[in-house]
Amino acid sequence: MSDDSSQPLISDGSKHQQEEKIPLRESLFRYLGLLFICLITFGSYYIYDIPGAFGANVLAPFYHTSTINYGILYSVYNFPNMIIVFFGGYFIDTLFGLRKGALIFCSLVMAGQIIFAISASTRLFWLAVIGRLIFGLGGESLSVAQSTFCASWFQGRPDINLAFAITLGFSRIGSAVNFKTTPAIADHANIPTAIWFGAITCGISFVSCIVLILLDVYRGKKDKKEAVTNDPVKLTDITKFSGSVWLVCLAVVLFYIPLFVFVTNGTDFIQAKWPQISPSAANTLVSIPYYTAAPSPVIGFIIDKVGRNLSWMTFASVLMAVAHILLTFSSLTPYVAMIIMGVGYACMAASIWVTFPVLVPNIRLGTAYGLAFACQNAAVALTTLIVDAILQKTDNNWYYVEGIFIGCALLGIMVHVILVLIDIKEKRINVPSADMKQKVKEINKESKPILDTSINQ
Ligand SMILES: NCCCC[C@H](N)C(=O)NCC(=O)O
Repeated sequence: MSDDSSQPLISDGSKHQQEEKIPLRESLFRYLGLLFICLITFGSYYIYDIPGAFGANVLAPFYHTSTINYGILYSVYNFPNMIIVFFGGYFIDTLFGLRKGALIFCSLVMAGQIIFAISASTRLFWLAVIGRLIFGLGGESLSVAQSTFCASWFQGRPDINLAFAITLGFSRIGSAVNFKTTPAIADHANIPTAIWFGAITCGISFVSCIVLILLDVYRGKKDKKEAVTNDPVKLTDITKFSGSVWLVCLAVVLFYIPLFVFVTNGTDFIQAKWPQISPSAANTLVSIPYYTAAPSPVIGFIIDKVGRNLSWMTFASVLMAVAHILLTFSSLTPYVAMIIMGVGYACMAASIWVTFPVLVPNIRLGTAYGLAFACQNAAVALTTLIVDAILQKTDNNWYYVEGIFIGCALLGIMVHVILVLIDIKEKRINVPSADMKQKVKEINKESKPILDTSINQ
């Protein structure tokens, strides 16, 4: 990617880099692009937890099926994504290119939700499963495309952390809003209408994707300096990823298990431990981390100024461990633990995804994000199964399940400590932001010939 024109640093290789002033028009253009980068996943984040917003006790009888079958609506999303999302990233880097890839994934998300909505209108559960499966074929890969767009548009700029944090904060608003609007629409109208509303949010994302592609064509022309040839990306490239990339993937897994798996099952846990809390308040409680992701841009802005992403990631895993320890062993109101978890999520979301452009060259970004999301989906899917099995076998003894979450969070802290030790030598992801940006430039120079994203679309 040759978007050096947007690089604000004068690269003299020394510590005393100065920041160039970025023209206002240039920034406005980047933030216009960011608005559409945010919007392309709004629909997919909104619809992901539509089954969760109803709950098994409402949706299973609606489809005349059992509450165990209800879980299939999630597993058909996560299980295939152990593999598919990795290939999604790989195809972005090779076959489709970023723009075509984003459009294909966005279409799959919308088609999946339309089929899910038709299934609600006809009350056919097998059709709902097919709809969720098709959504899964595009949903995660679309997030890979979004991260790659964000990295392409903001690479080398001093506000890249902010951009990533805005993207995630915005998407998570979609998740949180769903928990409120879906039951409300179902109450005022009916269940199919609430699911069709999800299809409308996907339509908005689809139109936004088309606008983003047009803007990206313009950006490609604007940023391009010279046509450069690219060495083809091979699947075996992942073997060339450094140890730090694999450790960051492990950190993703260990952080997102106690987040995603807890949020999916947390309502039952809250009600088991605090029976006085109503089902709707328990629903609100578990979605607190998604609400607190909204201010993550503020944290992203601060990280842009101070850098040291790894320290923020470590802090986030500590908060995750503290939150689960409080939920398990204290009788303190669960609001405290859920807010701590939310602050941890906001810090992690604003810091971890930005480390990839420093660790892998642009030509392999899609593959790297695909790898991280594939590991995350595999871990979430497997842990969900394990959690369900433990709860069934132990007659809902949440201590065992919480043991898994606390264990993951503590292991996550250890992984971060190892990363910190490695980074003392490598000085890549725990350094001031100006130094990180310098490293991004270096890694892309080293990996020549460099792919210009504007060519491979
Ligand atoms: N199903 C919701 C989309 C998840 C996308 C991706 N796997 C992810 O985890 N992104 C980061 C995040 O914090 O949502």
